[in-house]
Amino acid sequence: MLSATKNGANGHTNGVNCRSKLALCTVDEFLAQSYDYLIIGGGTAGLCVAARLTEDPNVTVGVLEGGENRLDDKNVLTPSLFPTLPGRPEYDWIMETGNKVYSMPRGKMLGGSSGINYLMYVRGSRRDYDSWRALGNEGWGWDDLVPYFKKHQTLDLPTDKVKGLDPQLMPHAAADKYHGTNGPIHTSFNDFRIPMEEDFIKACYDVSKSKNTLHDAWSGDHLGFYSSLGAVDRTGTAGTRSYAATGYLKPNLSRPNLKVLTSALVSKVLLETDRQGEPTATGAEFIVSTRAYKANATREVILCAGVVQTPQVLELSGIGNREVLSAAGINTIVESPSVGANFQDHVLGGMVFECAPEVLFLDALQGDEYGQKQQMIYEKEHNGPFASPGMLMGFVSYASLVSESELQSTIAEIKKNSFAKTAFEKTQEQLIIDQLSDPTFANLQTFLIPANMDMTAGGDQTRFLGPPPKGKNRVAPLICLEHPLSRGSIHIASSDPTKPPRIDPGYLRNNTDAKILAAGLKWLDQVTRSPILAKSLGERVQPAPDVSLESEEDRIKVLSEHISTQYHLIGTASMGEVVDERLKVKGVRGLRVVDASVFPSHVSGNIMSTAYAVAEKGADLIKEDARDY
Ligand SMILES: Cc1cc2nc3c(=O)[nH]c(=O)nc-3n(C[C@H](O)[C@H](O)[C@H](O)COP(=O)(O)OP(=O)(O)OC[C@H]3O[C@@H](n4cnc5c(N)ncnc54)[C@H](O)[C@@H]3O)c2cc1C
Repeated sequence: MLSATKNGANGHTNGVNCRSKLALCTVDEFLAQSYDYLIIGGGTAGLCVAARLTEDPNVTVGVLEGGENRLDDKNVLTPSLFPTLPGRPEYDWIMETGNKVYSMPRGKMLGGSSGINYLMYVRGSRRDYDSWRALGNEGWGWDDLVPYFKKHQTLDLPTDKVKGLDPQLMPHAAADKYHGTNGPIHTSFNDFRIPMEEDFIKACYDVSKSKNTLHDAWSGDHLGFYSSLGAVDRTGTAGTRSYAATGYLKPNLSRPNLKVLTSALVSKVLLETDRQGEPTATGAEFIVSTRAYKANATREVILCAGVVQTPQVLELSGIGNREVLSAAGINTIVESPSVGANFQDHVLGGMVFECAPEVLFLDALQGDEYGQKQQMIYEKEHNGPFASPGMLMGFVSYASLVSESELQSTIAEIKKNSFAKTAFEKTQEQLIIDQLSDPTFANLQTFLIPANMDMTAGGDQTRFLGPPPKGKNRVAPLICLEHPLSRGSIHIASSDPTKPPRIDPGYLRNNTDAKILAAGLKWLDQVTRSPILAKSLGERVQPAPDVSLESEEDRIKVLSEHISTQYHLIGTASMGEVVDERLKVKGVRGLRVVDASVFPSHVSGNIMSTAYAVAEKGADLIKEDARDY
């Protein structure tokens, strides 16, 4: 059923109960040895780095993870149970923004956010990563990253149940060139599809007046509409979520050179001054229950705590903006003004519709008879709706939605109201202008989520992803802004490591972002009115049917009340600003950041695959630099 399995009833154990597995250990076992590398955060990136470094049996790695081990948890493993995870304290740190409240779910377990996410496996456009290089980060363009996209992936080819469907729905024609065959993360196409998906795609192409020319949506070009790959294993433990803990940790639990401690909250990186007078990371301080401990690293400390907590740990350690640190009562050891700045997220807006009664959606899994039947199929055959979370998506360019004069006026507005002050920000802004001008560039992402969403409840994920009223089926067509001009920030407000940092998402702070997203909403409104969808879509529920979407002003007003995070936070320890292109924290020896906080600018689409690619490349950089020790 779509309701969450009760915690504890599913075989979940934390590390302390897992002594039989060598790597998962108690505090005493963790402290009994020293480490070459200490990894803070056993999430998406952290477990990848741990697995790659411990390939060398002579290298020792300790991982400190604030959440628990949920490797056997059915709520995590069953793909379509993803809506039951965000907003619940067993799985989510439940972070919130301060001003207007939006929740900011972050995975709190081994595997981090890859354990609670919607499983969509997407890569950005070639130009997204080439922008990273253009920002001064040599070695981080699309061609540089392709080997790392392939390295983490296993493409499970379509099963018999999927074969025969229109291949243009699943555009993976360049499988040999762009997909991996033996990486730790399995990716596959859904083996169950709702009938409306193909109609939605047709309606999208129809309204866009474009043809489907998609070749392979993971080849650096994903302009168009398709059913995406998901991080669902179809060949190993079939029908289950493939995430950092199953892919990078589970097969390596018996490595004697790896130790993993769960429920360990890192409060700071330990810094000492070396002989040259430079601050050097020597270990980390962490809390288990209420007791504080210290662990040492002889080579490096690698910070992988994610976009919210990586800047928090840096600031708690005295690395950051002097004003922020002093307001929180922290001594500045390394002045690094960009820590916690440059926060970006994909802003998600959209609509919710009732569905025609004969159309079956994820919500129907909650209906007693249908849900029970599907659950039996899932348990027996490991496929069907429970193994097929919504994957229908696509990308449109802004330039294709507006006239040439509107495009020029948008560009003029960006220049006139520019927020960019530093050289880094000015380059970012120019790159966004170039991207907006390109009619083949993916500026806006659309989804058809086959479930109810409360678009007004962005502050409470349990309501945002809550079930529909009894007896109703609902569907949510969404539109997301991919390259925001607005910037937010994440900073500590207290020296207490157990207090969450202050998140200012800055959503739509720059009015031009609202204008671009409103153009996307206009297009989406036209799609939902397409005659092709008339047989599937019932009444619009959000915004209310009588709310006008006619003018740009109307649409911006609706968006101001119906937006949320797309969970794609990036940038709070940006490459080029806080870390260099080898991911080393500037001004500190022996400290790197390897997670989504190093992305210097946003990429189109969902970002888990990019987090894995960054981690794979980060691990190679660490291995290369190990020759110096
Ligand atoms: C609800 C949700 C849905 C999403 N859906 C998708 C999707 O469908 N497709 C997609 O591509 N992307 C999706 N994403 C985004 C993607 O999952 C994340 O961007 C990515 O997993 C981030 O990886 P990371 O390594 O940077 O951080 P994380 O995976 O979050 O890892 C950080 C780890 O550090 C630990 N930690 C934090 N602070 C401390 C501390 N002080 N001490 C010790 N440990 C600490 C955390 O518990 C966590 O395990 C989604 C994200 C969320 C939250």
